[in-house]
Amino acid sequence: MSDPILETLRREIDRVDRELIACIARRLTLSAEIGARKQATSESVYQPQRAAAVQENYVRLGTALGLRGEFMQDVFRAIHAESCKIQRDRLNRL
Ligand SMILES: O=C(O)C(=O)C[C@]1(C(=O)O)C=C[C@@H](O)C=C1
Repeated sequence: MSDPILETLRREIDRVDRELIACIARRLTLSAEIGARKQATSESVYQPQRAAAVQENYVRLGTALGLRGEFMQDVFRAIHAESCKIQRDRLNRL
């Protein structure tokens, strides 16, 4: 027998996931644009200071909402790795 409350919660999760994925895609599009700027100015893809500052933001904003700092670091690492890959792939296509 299906549980209507469970079904409602799952639909809500699917809706939130769509938003989350759209936000990730938007962020990676911005990263590709940054990659193009770096290419024009011969800057490195990996920017340790900026990456550390962004990671701190993830942990600060996440923990303020009750999320674990370690989880936020994992999320940042995954997104940052893809962001750097997109910028490097672009360079390698040239
Ligand atoms: O700010 C930049 O320079 C970016 O390219 C963005 C970004 C990120 O995705 O957060 C990616 C690579 C850098 O190491 C730092 C940050």
